[in-house]
Amino acid sequence: MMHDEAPLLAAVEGAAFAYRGRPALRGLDLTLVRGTTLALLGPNGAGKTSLIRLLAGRLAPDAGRVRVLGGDPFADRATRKRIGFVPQEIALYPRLTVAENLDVFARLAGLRRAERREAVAAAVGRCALAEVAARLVATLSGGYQRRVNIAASLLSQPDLILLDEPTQGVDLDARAAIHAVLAGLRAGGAGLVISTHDFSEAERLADRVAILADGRIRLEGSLAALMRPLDAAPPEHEAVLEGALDAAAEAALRRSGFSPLPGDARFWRADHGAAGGLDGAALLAALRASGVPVAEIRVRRPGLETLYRDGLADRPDLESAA
Ligand SMILES: Nc1ncnc2c1ncn2[C@@H]1O[C@H](COP(=O)(O)OP(=O)(O)OP(=O)(O)O)[C@@H](O)[C@H]1O
Repeated sequence: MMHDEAPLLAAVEGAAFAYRGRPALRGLDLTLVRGTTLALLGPNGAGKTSLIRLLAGRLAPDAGRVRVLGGDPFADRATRKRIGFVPQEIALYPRLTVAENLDVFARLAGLRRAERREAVAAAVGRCALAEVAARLVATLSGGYQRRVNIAASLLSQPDLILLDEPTQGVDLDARAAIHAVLAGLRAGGAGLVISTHDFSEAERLADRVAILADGRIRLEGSLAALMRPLDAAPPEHEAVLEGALDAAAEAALRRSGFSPLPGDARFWRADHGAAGGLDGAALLAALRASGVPVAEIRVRRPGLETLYRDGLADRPDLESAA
């Protein structure tokens, strides 16, 4: 392989994968340039974890190919060493301290004693774990455990770090702390792939975004380019319903420019601009007067979530997966 297409960090070409005949990835193309962060979004079962496992070399594609820094992560140990993989579930030894855990992972990464000490100290520093380094993992909050899980992936100083839902189930403070760690890793020059269900997380961290559904990439691009058309768009109105709609109420909602969001019957969103000229309180009053059981009108800046909803809305067959 040509290493000297230098900035290319990872390439996925026509990758397909099925679990015992059930397709999870249906022919995916993706490239990642060094030093950039890619967010993977998509409903449950879209294939995010499977794609991350392919990039990590934990799975081999049934068709197509995966390259990281020119090597095959499934076949080459040396390539795998350049990849940090942070699984969705916490994979640590609860009865060992943070430092002991990291030492175990450094051993597994093949580091010698002197290198291990340095690598553990560096990982502790990058994940801001110094104050808990001597604590048993079992005694730490979920947010700290997630940071240790990340630190465990850093011991061989990977160029590519793959994180499967790194903030799942943590509170807002812990999420912010994890975001700071990830921003630091990016600033240090690593490429990051982060799967998430959290749109604001993707907007905050990512340079590029790929939206997956049903084993395919539905939308991919730089965050700036994807968001640009939304800059000029007026705020959106989202109606939150508190009861069932009869035909007359549904007609009134649609007349006001609202259409249903996929996946949850309580949420309706006004098409871009359609309700932008009205203020939320007036809209709420008007809808209620027409018999719509609306609890709340939210005014939102359109963002990635809008693109995501729009991207899936034209494929009702995908909504059941949302
Ligand atoms: N180990 C497995 N054995 C069999 N089928 C699997 C396995 N892992 C995933 N699948 C199936 O493959 C498809 C893709 O799953 P995957 O976990 O990659 O999606 P995901 O986007 O990561 O979902 P989530 O957001 O729920 O984590 C789904 O249909 C899932 O049920």
